[in-house]
Amino acid sequence: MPHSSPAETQTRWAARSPSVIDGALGLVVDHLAFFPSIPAQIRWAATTTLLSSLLSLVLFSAVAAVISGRRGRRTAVGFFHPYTNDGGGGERVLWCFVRAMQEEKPDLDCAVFTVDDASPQSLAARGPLSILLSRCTLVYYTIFSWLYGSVGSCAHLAMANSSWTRSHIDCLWKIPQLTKRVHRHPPRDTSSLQRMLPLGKPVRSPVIISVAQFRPEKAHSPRLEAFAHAVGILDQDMPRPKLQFFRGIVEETSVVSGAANVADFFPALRRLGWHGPERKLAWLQRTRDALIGEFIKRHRFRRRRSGSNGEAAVAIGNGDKGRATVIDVMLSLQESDPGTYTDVTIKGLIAEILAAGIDTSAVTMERAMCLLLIHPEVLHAARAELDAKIGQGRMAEEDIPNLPFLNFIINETLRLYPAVPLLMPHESSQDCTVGGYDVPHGTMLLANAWAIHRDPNTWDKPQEFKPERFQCEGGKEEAGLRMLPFGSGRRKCPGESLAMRVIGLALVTLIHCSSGRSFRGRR
Ligand code: HEM
Repeated sequence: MPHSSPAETQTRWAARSPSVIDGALGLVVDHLAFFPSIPAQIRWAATTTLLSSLLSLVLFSAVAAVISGRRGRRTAVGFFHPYTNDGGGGERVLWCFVRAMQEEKPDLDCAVFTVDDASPQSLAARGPLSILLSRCTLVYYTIFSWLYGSVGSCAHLAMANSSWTRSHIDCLWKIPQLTKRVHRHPPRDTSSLQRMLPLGKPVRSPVIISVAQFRPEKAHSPRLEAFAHAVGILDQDMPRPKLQFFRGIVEETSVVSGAANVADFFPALRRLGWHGPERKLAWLQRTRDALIGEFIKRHRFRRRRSGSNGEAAVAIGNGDKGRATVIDVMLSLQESDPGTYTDVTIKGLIAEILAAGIDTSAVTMERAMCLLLIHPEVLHAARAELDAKIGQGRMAEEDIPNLPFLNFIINETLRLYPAVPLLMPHESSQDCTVGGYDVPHGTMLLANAWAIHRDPNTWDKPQEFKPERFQCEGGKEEAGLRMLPFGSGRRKCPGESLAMRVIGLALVTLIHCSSGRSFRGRR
């Protein structure tokens, strides 16, 4: 066999195949060509064998690495749960489940995919303490679902706003023929539902437990529409069913926010999962926000439908021309200044008015009326003032400031029964000394308005109801810090003048209507 020179071999290889592998083979063969004693075919075979062995080795190592990597890899399970902060049943089931899986299969990685601001630490802290507790929770849920199903199965009508809700109602309540689906988004069609309402038939004592699913923050509009329709078709002489909803939230909020939180005294309890009233408060706040959001949506929808804008739109209340609601006013301000009056701001303002203004004003009216009824001479004097300054059959808001005695009555009521007896908790911003007591920075401070208003050192006969004392003392302003039913300083109640007007208006109406009968000595 003739020996070929390196140059010849190179040319032959290059002519045969221009690929990279061929090029590499050609290079090796070129080097082997320096051993002219070895025949070219043997050199070629040896080279091919060597390179293919090397290639197989590389491939084998790669496959082995992938297989061993897969073997060593931990299995992961993902949970898709959009909101983990809701604190509702769904979230609790999720935590129980995650915890139970971690206990049973420690090698399993659990990943929770959520869109809220939860961190891995906060998520981990929310799980139940142990597998035992998880099981207890599951038992609790089993019993709860059974009870929930038994109560639900008695419903005359159930309505669901999603297929998910419908299927869970079907599964637990087992009344598919009585379960109706309504659309979640406007325009909602509740007509089929309204035709179905069994309350149209004479029922002796209609009781509406709920016409929505048991989480009240959801789907208020259809619920309220259905309720309004139900009430509308009842006979006049039937007892009126009540849907106590917002009022319930306000009341519950004031009870829960006033309750002591054990975790404030034993912070370690937080680490053990104890959050006391915080979760309840968060839930109440979300419920309230959802309801106010719904009010805003409805007002906006009405305004758009009536085609009003700007100033004119203010005059559109609940269909009442000339009577704008606070939300109407705010929505019209939003049109002119959207940056300031965002939906969140409007919601916050409405929530403040409702939460801070309802109970305080209502309780003061109630007490003022009670005091008037057990002090007929004061009621008589109040009526004489009204007759002299306003007369019967007329009452305008502007008249309130011109009724000094009426304002004395309200002030004296607030003195004896301040609606917020300990004001709101404040915190000292620096070390200070008050009345000889050292108050360190960061101390929670409660001002006892009740005790201040009844201090015998500063008030004459403090336990007695004497509205005229404010006349002698030059009104509430002159009483200074002896009289602080609305607090003092820059965190003073901003609703004071509104409250005085609203309470005044209500009292004037009640005094006008009262028969003048004395309730003295009766409880
Ligand atoms: C008789 C009726 C009312 C009474 C006795 C009352 C009393 C109070 C008191 C004692 C405070 C705490 C002040 C402080 O921290 O020193 C307060 C705060 C507040 N009140 Fe009133 N209030 C009444 C009506 C209203 C009304 C009708 C509104 C709203 C329309 C309202 C809105 C507020 C708000 C928003 C705060 C919080 C102020 C802040 O923290 O800066 N209040 N109120």
